[in-house]
Amino acid sequence: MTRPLSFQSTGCVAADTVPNRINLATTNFDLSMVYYYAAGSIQQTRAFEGGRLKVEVVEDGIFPSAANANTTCFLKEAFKTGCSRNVPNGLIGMNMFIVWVWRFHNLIADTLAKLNPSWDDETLFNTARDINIAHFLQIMFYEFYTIILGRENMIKEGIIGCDNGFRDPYDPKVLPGLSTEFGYAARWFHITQDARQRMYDKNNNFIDTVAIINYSLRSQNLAFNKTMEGLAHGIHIQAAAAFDDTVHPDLADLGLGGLQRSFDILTADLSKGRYFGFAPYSQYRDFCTDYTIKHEKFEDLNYLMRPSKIEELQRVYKDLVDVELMAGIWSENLMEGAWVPPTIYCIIVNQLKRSVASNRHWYERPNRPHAFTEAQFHEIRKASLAGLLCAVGDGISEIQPQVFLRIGPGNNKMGCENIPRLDLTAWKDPISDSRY
Ligand code: HEM
Repeated sequence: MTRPLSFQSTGCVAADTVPNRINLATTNFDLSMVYYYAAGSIQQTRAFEGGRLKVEVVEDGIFPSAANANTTCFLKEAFKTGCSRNVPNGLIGMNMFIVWVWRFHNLIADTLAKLNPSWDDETLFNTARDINIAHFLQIMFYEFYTIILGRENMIKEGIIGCDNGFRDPYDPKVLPGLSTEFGYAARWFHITQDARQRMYDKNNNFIDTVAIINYSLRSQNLAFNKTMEGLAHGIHIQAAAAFDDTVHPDLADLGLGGLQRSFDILTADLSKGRYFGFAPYSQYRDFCTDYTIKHEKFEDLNYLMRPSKIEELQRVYKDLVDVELMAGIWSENLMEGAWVPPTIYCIIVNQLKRSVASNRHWYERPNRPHAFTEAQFHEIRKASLAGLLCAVGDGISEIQPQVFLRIGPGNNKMGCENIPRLDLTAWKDPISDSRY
């Protein structure tokens, strides 16, 4: 079993206390996998020219530069070279997203440089970064999470606004922080992962089906043989696996294809809960119902799961108080109006509310330092994954407007010229023109 870095493992706190995790990503959702988290580290990935990030061109594709040991390890095989600096090298989906966001930064910086010739590298870099982060947050909160958690639910919880205007959710009394449960609970999505990924060329011709686990921790593979293009087309055509209680055998038997003889990710998902010392599942249920429902006996779960699931839990655990968090979540029905079980909903919502309220620089605030103007904010609201893929995706010239949903009536593919995109002229500085 892998062991996450904790205050105990680094010797800061006595080893016999409950592991308290150290999270290397920043507390806010600020693309720290691109802009990095440690003070000064971003300098190694900046080109210091035109506000750009360093890139490398491989077979006509643009990728985060691996020019030397001080940049990224993106095009270096982490396991063979031991390169572990600035590693945007994890699961395939994350690796691809990082490439797109990296490219998008440079696209924004180049456009801003044309609009504002007198802006220096520093201004271009910071403005491009601010736009890129806001664009990402708009996709994450208004496009992705609205599907997962339900748009109405998110409005009700105060996580998103109900119109396109500015809003100010900042509350200085809310402390920033990521709950260990938030990082943990997202493991539930392992059951939604189809481990066979189809690849298509840019004309939608089927190329191949690949075992997706073979691409984990191997970001360099994306750069060759048009892999990125094949996958970019595959992922917006192919559906996720069913959101049920089964998992693809590759995840349960192989885990990290080829890097270990075998690995059962789902067992790790369960046992990490023990390692972190999480409270019993029933206590999370008490918390999630605002202590209005008591969960003391197995029958108290009747409103959450099918009788057969309760029986399964009873076969393994003597008392309800013994049931572990992930085992309980796996057994729950999906919540009405959302695509997650109620306890996952509760943990994610709890985190998102905190993240939004504790962030003084939250992109929707009209009064944050260096806030967007109304015209600029209007452009940010146009952000979508479809727009991002049309801008920087590999060989993508047509796509469905809602990429997180399957192609079908109301969401058919259309030319990229019909997908709304950010118009960066809203960032044209009236005092910066080509005469200076
Ligand atoms: C083929 C696809 C995937 C593979 C091969 C994979 C593999 C893994 C592995 C090996 C771990 C570490 C397990 C451990 O040592 O305890 C892990 C953790 C995790 N995975 Fe996945 N995963 C996949 C898809 C996903 C998806 C789709 C999501 C969510 C959308 C996800 C979310 C997580 C989370 C949140 C963790 C815990 C991370 C942490 O504690 O730092 N994974 N995954």
